[in-house]
Amino acid sequence: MRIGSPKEIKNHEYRVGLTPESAKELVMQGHEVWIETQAGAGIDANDDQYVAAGAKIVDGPDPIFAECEMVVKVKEPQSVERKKLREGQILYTYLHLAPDADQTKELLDSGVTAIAYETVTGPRGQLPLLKPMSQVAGRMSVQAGASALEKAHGGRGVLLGGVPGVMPGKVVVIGGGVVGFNAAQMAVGLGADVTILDRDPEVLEKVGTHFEARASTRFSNAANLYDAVTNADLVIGAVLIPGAAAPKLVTRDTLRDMQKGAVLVDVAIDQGGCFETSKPTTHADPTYVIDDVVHYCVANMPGAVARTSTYALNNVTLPHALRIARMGWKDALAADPHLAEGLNVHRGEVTYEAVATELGYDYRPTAELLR
Ligand SMILES: NC(=O)C1=CN([C@@H]2O[C@H](COP(=O)(O)OP(=O)(O)OC[C@H]3O[C@@H](n4cnc5c(N)ncnc54)[C@H](O)[C@@H]3O)[C@@H](O)[C@H]2O)C=CC1
Ligand SMILES: CC(=O)C(=O)O
Ligand SMILES: [Mg+2]
Repeated sequence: MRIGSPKEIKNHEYRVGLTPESAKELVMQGHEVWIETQAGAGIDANDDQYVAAGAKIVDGPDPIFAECEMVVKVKEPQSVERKKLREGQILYTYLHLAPDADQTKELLDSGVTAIAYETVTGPRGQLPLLKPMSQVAGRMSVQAGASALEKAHGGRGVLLGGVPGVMPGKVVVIGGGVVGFNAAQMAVGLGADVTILDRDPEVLEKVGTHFEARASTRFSNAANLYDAVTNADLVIGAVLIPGAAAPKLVTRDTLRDMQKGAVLVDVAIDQGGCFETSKPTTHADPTYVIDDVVHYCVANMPGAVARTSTYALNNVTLPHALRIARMGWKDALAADPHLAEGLNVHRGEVTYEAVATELGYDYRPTAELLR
């Protein structure tokens, strides 16, 4: 199969779909790999490294979109990229379609077969292709929040760890999954006063057992959320209902009752965000203020630490890429029901139920396509 990776074009996105090492694995299995010139610049992988791996360097994204059977990316295709996608082509990348009606429509119009990293499952129901980026974003969320809490950045002027004789900052993490767990680890490490809310008793048990007295757990209901959020210095939004738009757990009314200069880091923004007042921001301009509350809502947080993130991502995406390249998408999905969960759009039909429900499309089960 001919597989290509263009240079990512989302704001301050420095990751790349295929590392030189991944390109080499594909080439060693007899595939052709095309890489846009400078695609690896953000991770310090130059064109010569890709050539040494057996890949071909092409000028600009057009040859890749025009001639590759599978396009391997990181972020959802941007508008100019979507216009280049073709019927019969495989797109393998993060998509986050539920909160993105425009992208969904254009993917449907293109006829592409789109496999979303974030809905591929693992044997115990987890999301292994989302996990490494959630680890990164969870850890970053505390750094981002700590910085936003500084007065010069609009925050309350609170040092999360406090100092001897002065109380630490209060960090509230909504959602104790991968993002939430990693955020809590960082916040606990800094010495903050940490509370994690989730509605899944097993998650609360796991998190509680791990952190013991170093963090508190609370069941996520409206009353507990209100109490925790309105007393917090930093709130981290880390909920997920796979493939679906994030539930709006912190309303505009609650926001008004928060402390002046408190900070919200809405990591769940890629699924639309879990605060009513969240809207996506970029690394170039990451924060805005509503009701004296600083909002940080960057939808591609891991792009800022592109080297760590690209290698972590390739570790989990490459095995499926190799299988799709070897078997073709249909046989690869038929052989692996977890990979089949990744199919979101195929030849003009929505094949992921939560996306169809959210955006009002007919749902075409993937199993019907694989018969
Ligand atoms: N902004 C960015 O750059 C990035 C964003 N993300 C996003 O972060 C979000 C979280 O991802 P993961 O931690 O991997 O998901 P996860 O599935 O590991 O954890 C989500 C948790 O939310 C909990 N939850 C669901 N509804 C809840 C509610 N009403 N109240 C409290 N908890 C609730 C679930 O029980 C689960 O424990 C996703 O939207 C993901 O796409 C991930 C990486 C980067
Ligand atoms: C998961 C995601 O949205 C990201 O890594 O950018
Ligand atoms: Mg206020």
